[in-house]
Parts: sequence; structure tokens; C-alpha cells
Amino acid sequence: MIQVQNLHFGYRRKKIFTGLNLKLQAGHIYGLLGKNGTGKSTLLKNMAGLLFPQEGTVNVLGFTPGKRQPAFLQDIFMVPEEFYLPDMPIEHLIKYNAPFYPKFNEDQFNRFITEFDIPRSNTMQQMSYGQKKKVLISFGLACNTSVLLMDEPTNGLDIMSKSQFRKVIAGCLDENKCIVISTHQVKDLESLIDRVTIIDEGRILFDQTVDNITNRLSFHISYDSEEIKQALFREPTLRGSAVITRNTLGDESKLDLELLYKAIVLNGNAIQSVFNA
Ligand SMILES: Nc1ncnc2c1ncn2[C@@H]1O[C@H](COP(=O)(O)OP(=O)(O)OP(=O)(O)O)[C@@H](O)[C@H]1O
Repeated sequence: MIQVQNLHFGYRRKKIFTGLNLKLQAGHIYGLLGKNGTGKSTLLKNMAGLLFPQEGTVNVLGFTPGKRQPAFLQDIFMVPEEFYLPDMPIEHLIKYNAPFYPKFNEDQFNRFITEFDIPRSNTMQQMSYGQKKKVLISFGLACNTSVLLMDEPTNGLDIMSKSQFRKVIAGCLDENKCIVISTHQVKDLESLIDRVTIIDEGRILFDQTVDNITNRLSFHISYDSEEIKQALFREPTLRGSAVITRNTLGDESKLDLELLYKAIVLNGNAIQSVFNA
């Protein structure tokens, strides 16, 4: 569905990607993680046709995004980290934008707006940043595009909205859609994503399905000093140590995405060795 091959991209003299490869399939929610400035937004923009590869190719739904063909644009939606919505009521926003998306479903949009508790009578200027963001997310979801890219979607959302966000996203995925979410708010995504992709210094540092991760690794709190010492990664907590160990007993532990991220950044070889074995 999305194939990035040998992507080279940079801003003026600053190289961001020098040969990045990535393949994303339909039916999945991908969590794109990486430190500040590593190129997550840049990658999403290359996929959306907002930036163009300097070398290599990006193929999305069989299209070259940079050509910005109408058939491509009507089947992809990006919720950017920074956005501007013109000052108008929600009805006008729909009236002027929905026609670009043939699969837009107004009933669905209204349902999301209600679930997100958006004051319908307000114009965009009368809404808070979080409320505007929820309008944009609702619109993006209701467009029912095959590809949905979201850059830091939960930034600015309150606690209740974050859990509603997880609920609506999970309800929107089907086997024909691919959702890519770039975020630092890993806790917001933990129960939602089914593949973790970490980029670092222009390359893919880690790319595994959540099933594969929890099959091979166990995430738990340990009080056993020997186990803590042998762990692939450990972090002291107020009660025992949070550890990542090899899942030799077929445990079904819950992925701790923040711990995994730290482990890969700080002790990547140990974690990678489990997957390369
Ligand atoms: N328009 C631009 N002109 C020049 N440099 C840019 C531009 N946009 C981004 N950059 C630089 O490119 C690098 C990658 O930026 P990008 O926004 O893709 O990173 P990111 O991983 O999304 O970061 P964050 O997690 O902070 O959102 C950064 O070092 C940034 O300073």
C-alpha cells in the first residue's frame, strides 16, 4: 500500500534521509516513533505528496504522491501537527471540503463530533486548539480514505478525548485502510497500534509488529535481583524494576511502548538480537 524505496531527502544542505526503505500494508495501524527532528513529519509529507524525494521513490496506492493526481488526493488524508482551519461554522467546513473526498460520510462525521463533545454552533475561531484538532481528526476519519496519516494527533487533546480518539480510530480501521500515526505520546498509542516503526538518524532503527514483540519479549515488574541483572533492559520504578526480558515461557505481557522505545534507543543491540535470532 505504501512503499518507500531508497528515499533521499534533505532541506538545503541538511540531509534527513539517505536511502530509507519502508513498506506499510493495509489493515494496520502503524506507530511511527523517533526523537525530535529525526524526520517523522518529513517522511509523512513525502508520503502525502507535500514534499518530493530527491532520490529514490515513494509509492502510495500505486501513485507517485508528488504528482498529486486527483485520484490519489481523494484517497489520502493527512492530519498535520500544525494546521489552520478558516473561521467558519462546521457546516461550511464540510460543505467546502467534503466534495473532494468521494467516500466522505456525514453521519459518521456527526457521530465523531458528538463523541468528541465539540460545540457544534461555534465557528472555528471560537474553538480551542484541542477542539479544532478534534474537528480535523473527525473530518479526516469521516473521509474514509485508504491512507490516513496523522502527525502527533493526540497533542492538545484532554484525557477523555485521548481515550475517545483511541476508540474512534480502532473502530475505523478495516482491511483496506492503512493508518500511520507519528507521535511522542506513546502511552496514547500503546493499545492501538499493531506495528512499531522507530526512525533514527534517517534510517529505520526498529520495525516489528506488536504480536511479534510480545511473542519474543516480556514486559513486567521484577523484584528478582538476578532477573533484573540479566534483563535486556531495566528501569527502576517506585515498586521494583520495570524490565524487558526474553519471553521464553510464552508469557502474554502487555507491551510497554515507552520502555521498549528507551530500550531500543539506549540498548538497541540487545533487543535487536532477539529479533535477529
Ligand atoms: N522547512 C524546513 N526547512 C529546513 N529544515 C527543516 C524544515 N522542516 C524540518 N526541518 C528540519 O528537518 C529535520 C526533521 O524535521 P521533522 O519535522 O521531519 O522531524 P520530526 O521527527 O517530525 O520532529 P518532531 O518529533 O520534533 O516533530 C529537523 O532537524 C528540522 O529542523
